[in-house]
Amino acid sequence: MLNIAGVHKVFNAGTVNEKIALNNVRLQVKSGEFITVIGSNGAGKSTLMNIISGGMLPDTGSISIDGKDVTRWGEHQRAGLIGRVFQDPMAGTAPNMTIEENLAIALARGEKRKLSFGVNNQKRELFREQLKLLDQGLENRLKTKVGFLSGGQRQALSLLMATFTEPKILLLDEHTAALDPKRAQLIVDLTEKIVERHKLTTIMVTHNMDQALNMGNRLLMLHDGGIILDIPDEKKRTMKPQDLLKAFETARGGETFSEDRFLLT
Ligand SMILES: Nc1ncnc2c1ncn2[C@@H]1O[C@H](COP(=O)(O)OP(=O)(O)OP(=O)(O)O)[C@@H](O)[C@H]1O
Repeated sequence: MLNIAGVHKVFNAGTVNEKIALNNVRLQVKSGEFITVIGSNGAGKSTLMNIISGGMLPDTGSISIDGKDVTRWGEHQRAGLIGRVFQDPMAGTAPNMTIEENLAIALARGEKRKLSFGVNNQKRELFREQLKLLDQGLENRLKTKVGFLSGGQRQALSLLMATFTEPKILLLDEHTAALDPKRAQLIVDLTEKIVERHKLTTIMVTHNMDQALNMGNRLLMLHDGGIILDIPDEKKRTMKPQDLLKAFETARGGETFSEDRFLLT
């Protein structure tokens, strides 16, 4: 359903700061797959997410979704196809607007004629019903400004907003990294519930090896702009973080994965 074919992205081409962020990346994602993505700093994870979302265009290569070539579509054109949650809980929601106003915007996303930002009782009922799934009591706080919510509550709301219209692809960009362990776990549980409920095709970047191994049904490791490991569900289930580090070393011909953020998780 998602096909990334030979995608190449270079920053500062032709200068001393030239950096190949994605090097001829090929990836086919089947409908309903839930892929976790790990990789060292600067491996190209965010660039890959940006290229899928349309926030960045590749230099060469193509992206297609359900057989439709979207390579040159901008982010707003892909908005109806893609939902995204960022690391920063502030990024996915509008703090000065109420919960119901935020949800109304999410509901209208991807519509060609965005005339339906208003909130009526019918929508309120839908919002309450959806918010109940988050188990945060937000269904009773529709008129609360989002800026007053905790980071975890905002991330839960972002997740709901990103999946409200059942996007073709859900992108999760280290969406639990800024939360304390308890709130992070809440978002992990919620993510699994929402993805399972809508059978969403999902790509989740994480720095947490346990999350990468325990969530989803396929694991990719990026390094130096390329996919160096593509681990299927059956194998992933048997692996521990140490096995993943070993697999990295083998793929890199003995190079060790020496990143503190990983070793601490
Ligand atoms: N706008 C940009 N201009 C120049 N270089 C960039 C730009 N964006 C990314 N890069 C470089 O491209 C490479 C890949 O960056 P990217 O942000 O995709 O890595 P990442 O895997 O997400 O890393 P991290 O885990 O540290 O967020 C890095 O070397 C980065 O410095």
